[in-house]
Amino acid sequence: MSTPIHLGAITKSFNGKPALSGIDLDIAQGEMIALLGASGCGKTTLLRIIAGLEQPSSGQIHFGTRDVTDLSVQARRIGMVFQGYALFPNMTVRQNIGFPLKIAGESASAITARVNELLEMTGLGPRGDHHPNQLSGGQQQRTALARALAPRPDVLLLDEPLSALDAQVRDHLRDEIARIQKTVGTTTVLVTHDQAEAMAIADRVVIMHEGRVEQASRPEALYEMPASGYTASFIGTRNRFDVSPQGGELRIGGFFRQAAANSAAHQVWVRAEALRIVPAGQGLAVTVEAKLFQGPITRLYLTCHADGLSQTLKLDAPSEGLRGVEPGQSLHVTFDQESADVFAA
Ligand SMILES: Nc1ncnc2c1ncn2[C@@H]1O[C@H](COP(=O)(O)OP(=O)(O)OP(=O)(O)O)[C@@H](O)[C@H]1O
Repeated sequence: MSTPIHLGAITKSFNGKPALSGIDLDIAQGEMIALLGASGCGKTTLLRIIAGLEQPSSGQIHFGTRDVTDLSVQARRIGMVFQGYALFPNMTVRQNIGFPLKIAGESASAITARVNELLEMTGLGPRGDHHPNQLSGGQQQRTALARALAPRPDVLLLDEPLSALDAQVRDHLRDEIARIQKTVGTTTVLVTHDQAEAMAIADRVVIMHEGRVEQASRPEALYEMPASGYTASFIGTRNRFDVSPQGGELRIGGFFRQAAANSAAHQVWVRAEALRIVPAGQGLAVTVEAKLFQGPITRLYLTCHADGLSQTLKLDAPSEGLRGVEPGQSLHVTFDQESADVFAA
């Protein structure tokens, strides 16, 4: 009962100020996408437009062959989960989950069967007769998810569903949501500002920037092949080198690349884990400013004053290999040709 979503040329302005500037996006049946972007980029507005809580200034929304652009929230057959749990405090978990089915006039036996199915799927079985104030945040959010799924919606919309939970619960529920979404197969749009969450849970991540889609890609592709300097700056931890071409060539330490345009300055982006330490005389001379132990990975903050550069670099490497490295030490670092993403500015 899942359906593809088609968004065609969606725009939205508030008081003459554009919040969305032409969003074209197709979401496949059963796909989970994450809308990710900096505060104010328009992700919540887009989600609210898909839900019918907000009308677009122009553009169309289709769920499969249904044009839902002018339909009410109720007529769209969506399920929604918000950051705040929004459960009915005077109802038990069972009653909360069954509520939309009761409103739809389903029989008591059909409601019981569906509620039991969802209690099982969400691991809430033992909590069925509890009230929301007897539940943890994670359990409340599972209940909200079960209630959203109860009427078998065509589309599931999740608005920062994990952001009110603490880290450990969040990671667990994130994996649970991914599992449940794949089980029910409902086409899902998640809004988040947490890139790790987006990458872990979504089939595709849609990077939004100033009311536009900057890039929509599978998480691995987004990480390995950012299509723009903006995506590169947003995903992962990267170092940015601003390099002017000399004789049509870009050079940093041992790195060499033909410039895309002769006159323009270029951005060369290198992930923190792509920088590696090499013997003196190779690569860029740097000084270790700080060392941050993060369990299996350690991050070095390095200052670089070589090759006309003056900047701080971040290097992430397995902690084991950095045991002897201390702040104040001089090192040389380099990166492989293929690990650099180059954009003409
Ligand atoms: N009801 C409204 N009235 C006026 N302006 C609005 C309204 N809703 C959103 N905006 C503006 O539209 C732009 C996009 O907002 P939106 O909430 O969609 O961004 P967002 O990416 O979800 O941000 P955040 O991560 O901070 O929630 C912002 O400039 C915001 O101020």
